[in-house]
Amino acid sequence: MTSSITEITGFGHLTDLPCWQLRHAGATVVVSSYGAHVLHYAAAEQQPAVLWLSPKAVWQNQQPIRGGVPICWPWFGKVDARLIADIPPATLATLKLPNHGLVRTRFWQITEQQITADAVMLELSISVNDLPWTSETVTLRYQIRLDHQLTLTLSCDTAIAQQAALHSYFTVADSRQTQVQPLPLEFYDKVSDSQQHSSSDVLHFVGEIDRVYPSTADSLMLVDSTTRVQISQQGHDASVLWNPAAAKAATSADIPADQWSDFVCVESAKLSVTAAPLALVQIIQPQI
Ligand SMILES: O=P(O)(O)OC[C@H]1O[C@H](O)[C@H](O)[C@@H](O)[C@@H]1O
Repeated sequence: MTSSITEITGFGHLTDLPCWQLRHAGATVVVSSYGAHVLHYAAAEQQPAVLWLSPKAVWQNQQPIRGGVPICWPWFGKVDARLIADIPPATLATLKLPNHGLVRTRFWQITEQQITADAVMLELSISVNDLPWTSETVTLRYQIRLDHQLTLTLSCDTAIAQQAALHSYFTVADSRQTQVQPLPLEFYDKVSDSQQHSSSDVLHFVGEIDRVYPSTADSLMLVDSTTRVQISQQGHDASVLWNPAAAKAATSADIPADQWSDFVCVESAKLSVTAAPLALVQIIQPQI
């Protein structure tokens, strides 16, 4: 079984993107040093891509890449008011605080690589010295381990207020026929901006779905007509489930009008803001 870690230039239509390719026992992962963004995962030779990458994804001009596994840190979505409560409004007005934080549009460094008989592992790191609520320089590490599954571990040893999410886009035959389970019955619905209750622990992606489920199980199953993927998680306190459906997708330049149903996002998130180190894990295991 050949295992390798190789520096490559470009992946798919992103021909000038600096990337690393990991191979192990027929499985392949491609990660960009821009955003430490996992772009591709196939679990074996001839197997389809587990992760969806938009054919309209771009990365120039500090654009976040649409698809794969974006890293959201140190906030999720719009910056959480609790994180910036102590910052004077005049200072805030001068800051650029993009959706999903700072690191999905910055370059990361390779800090470790390992090839063993059982797995390959690449670690990327980034140091950030412009967090609005601390003067500390904070280092974030991301380990990508490929064996019979893909294990993504995002960690920060500094005890600061921080949110994070591994915002994975999964390829499906049709999001409208896709379900994820088991999920808590209570959730926050971002579409209607309200708490909601469901009578079922199964989510069907019918219509626009943008939901934050607190305290989700350590293992979720994504099922559609062609795919079964086990998504395990650790260090999370929530999962975010997202598909924009047609109308919302039409407002995104990087989601083709006829491809919004080709993916669903199952995001492992840590959304509390008490000062603490971070260790957030998502394990992706397609059931071949
Ligand atoms: O367009 P982006 O900044 O990548 O965000 C894409 C989506 O991410 C998450 O799933 C959020 O819950 C959604 O509200 C958001 O629309």
